[in-house]
Amino acid sequence: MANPDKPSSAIAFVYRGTFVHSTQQTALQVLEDALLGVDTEGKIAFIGEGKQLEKLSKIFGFSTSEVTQLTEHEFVMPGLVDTHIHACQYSYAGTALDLPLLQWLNTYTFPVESRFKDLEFARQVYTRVVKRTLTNGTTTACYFASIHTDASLLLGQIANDLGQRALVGKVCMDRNDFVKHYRENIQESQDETCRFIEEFLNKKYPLAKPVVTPRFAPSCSGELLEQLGEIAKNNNLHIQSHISENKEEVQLVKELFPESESYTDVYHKYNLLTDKTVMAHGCYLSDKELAVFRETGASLSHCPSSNFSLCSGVLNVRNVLQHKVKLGLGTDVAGGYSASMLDAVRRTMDASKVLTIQDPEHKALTFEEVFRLATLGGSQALSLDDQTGNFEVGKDFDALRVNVAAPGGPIDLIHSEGPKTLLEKFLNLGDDRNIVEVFVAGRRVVPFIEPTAE
Ligand SMILES: O=c1[nH]c(=O)c2nc[nH]c2[nH]1
Ligand SMILES: [Zn+2]
Repeated sequence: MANPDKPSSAIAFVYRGTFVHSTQQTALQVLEDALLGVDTEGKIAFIGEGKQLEKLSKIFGFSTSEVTQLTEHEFVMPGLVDTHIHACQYSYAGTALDLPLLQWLNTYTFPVESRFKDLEFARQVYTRVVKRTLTNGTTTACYFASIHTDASLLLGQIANDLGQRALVGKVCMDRNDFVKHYRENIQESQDETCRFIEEFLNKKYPLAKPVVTPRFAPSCSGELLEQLGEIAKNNNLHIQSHISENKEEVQLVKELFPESESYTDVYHKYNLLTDKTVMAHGCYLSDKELAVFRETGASLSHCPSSNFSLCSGVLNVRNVLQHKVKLGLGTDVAGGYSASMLDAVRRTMDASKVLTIQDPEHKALTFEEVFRLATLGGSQALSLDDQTGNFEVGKDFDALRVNVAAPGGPIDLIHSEGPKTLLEKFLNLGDDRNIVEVFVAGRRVVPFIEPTAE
């Protein structure tokens, strides 16, 4: 796996030990006693076998004494990709889980999101959510902010400053009959989206990008959806929204958009389904709608914690994958109560097992498959898999150094375990205490770069 070509950048650091990651062909590939070198651009320069140390050190010009050796219970894995998280809802995460979606939005979500007009409040919450997700191993996050442009720009700046790879959306919504002070008119929504994109792109952040973000069809007029489709196309941008999360919502979309054949058709008609689109949920999509996702290259973000908490539904991930639709996992804070992608992994396993309980013919997802969805699958869902998602030479080094036996951590290792079992234990039992270091594009971002850890 070593790149035999002459390296173009110097080596910044090299790790030796166990690496686990996914490829298109294999849900879990374990590389024992491997060597992985990262160059000064933050890219993976080589992956080779430990026994090739001398040779690799000559080719890539690093000193063998500078190699960091992982310990027996440690491994390095790709960073976790959260394909759907509402940064402003982090302020009430862990509460307000007693209503179904539409009532939940009107009662809890919109009143809280309206507070993000206050930049100081936004700064506090956004700093905390970026730090919390980073310490829990989220190297890439696809964020919804609120309707407020300046606060949404601030989220991009905070993610950039703390070193997280981020897609950030200023929420667009010109329909809201319940919390009238939390909506825009169509002109504002368009103008502010354009300002958001322009100011965001002018910052030239290396790892943060703006996303066109219609909240969901019920809170947008057809005219606004059409404008947003145009804006995304003209600027070649990512798009994110919600689809088919709950039955009442699906019925509402039928009533609001009677001319459309399906919920998917609403977005498709307004050019909002592209290979840079990620739609959260999709619990009630028909096979015909999944075929449209496949054709357009749009992806789904599976958010099982939120689907359980708001009693929305259970997505059949196996069926989505059989339709060859790209799929990643999302925490969907605060419909999902946990900002940790490890929770999304566990709830994904649970949701799959619920389907098997209901139908023994259903083949439950394996932990290896769910591991792939949380890493490579997420990067594919966000169309970032040319840069991140696994340990291919040339990709950015986005990675977690995991110590399954971290002192004071949540895991008791009774037996001597192989790497596959160590990964399984970490996914099922681990938490941030096991995540010793986090790297994004080769830069160590956890422990935090600046001394302001709260
Ligand atoms: O889980 C969800 N969270 C939200 O904030 C939201 N808005 C529309 N649809 C939504 N679903
Ligand atoms: Zn959501």
